[in-house]
Amino acid sequence: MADKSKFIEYIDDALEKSKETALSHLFFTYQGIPYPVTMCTSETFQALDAFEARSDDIVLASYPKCGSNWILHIVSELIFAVSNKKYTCPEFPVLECGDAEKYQRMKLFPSPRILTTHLHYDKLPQSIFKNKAKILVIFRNPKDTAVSFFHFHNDVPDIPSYASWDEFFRQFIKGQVSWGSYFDFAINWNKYIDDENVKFILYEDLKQNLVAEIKQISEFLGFSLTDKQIQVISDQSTFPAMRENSQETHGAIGPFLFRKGEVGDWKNLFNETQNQEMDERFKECLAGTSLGAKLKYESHCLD
Ligand SMILES: Nc1ncnc2c1ncn2[C@@H]1O[C@H](COP(=O)(O)OS(=O)(=O)O)[C@@H](OP(=O)(O)O)[C@H]1O
Repeated sequence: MADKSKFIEYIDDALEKSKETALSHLFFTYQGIPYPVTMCTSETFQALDAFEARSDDIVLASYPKCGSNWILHIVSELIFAVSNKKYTCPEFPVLECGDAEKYQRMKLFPSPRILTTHLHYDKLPQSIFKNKAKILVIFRNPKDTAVSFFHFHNDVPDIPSYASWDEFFRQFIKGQVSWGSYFDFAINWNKYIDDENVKFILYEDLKQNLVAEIKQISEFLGFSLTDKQIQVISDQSTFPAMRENSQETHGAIGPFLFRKGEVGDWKNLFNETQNQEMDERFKECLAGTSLGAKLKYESHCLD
């Protein structure tokens, strides 16, 4: 993770606020999307509109729990490999989280800046597109995403828990969870899958062939690395390696954030009705789309 102390400081603060926040008071809606009051404010969203992106910013866009901390680590290591300078970001890395003054402070940060975000495409500041920043979009199959999201809520002691998996599943399907609907997020981003400055990455592909995927990310970002350098980054980016360092990199939340790191964990929670409901929703929203094909739903989400 970029700047450890800032990340840990911010998370500790959010957890402290979470302790006093019941689930029924966790969300506020901004422009139709629910966000956690412990991490987002409408003042920050308003300030974000005027955020000035740079052409060499690297945007990491993902729905929650699709692997943003994984990609952030990989891209930080790629920058280190090409520049010999450790990538540091003296702010919490999620663009839309933090105080409204953070964008003023970010003007002083050296390039390249990594901007992680869970925002839907149409909620991003326009300067990202105008200035042609490169965007990596990370996706994960919806069943494992939902399961990871549920565990995060219910395993981290200070984060409001759901009464049950069934209750969380109902809210997830309705899009009544932090950052809104997975499917709306996916439908929106799918429209831009072929854009020149956009590259989609799949969690499951990273799991299957980390070296090849890191190589592709590196090429997309215009970096030139040797096979040995790519191999070193891959070795440092495996789930066991990242989980082992998670307390140091992410503080108390580390072991919850790096929970299991597997494809197919949904099989432990989904019942038959939930499987049917998710399969139906996938069909309605993504079947026949480029992203739908890329997600390999049949391989990853059907028994
Ligand atoms: N290196 C590596 N390999 C495999 N899987 C990994 C890795 N790093 C993070 N993860 C898994 O990604 C899930 C967390 O996603 P995010 O980082 O996007 O979470 S968050 O939205 O920022 O809170 C979470 O998934 P689950 O384990 O299924 O809960 C993490 O374990």
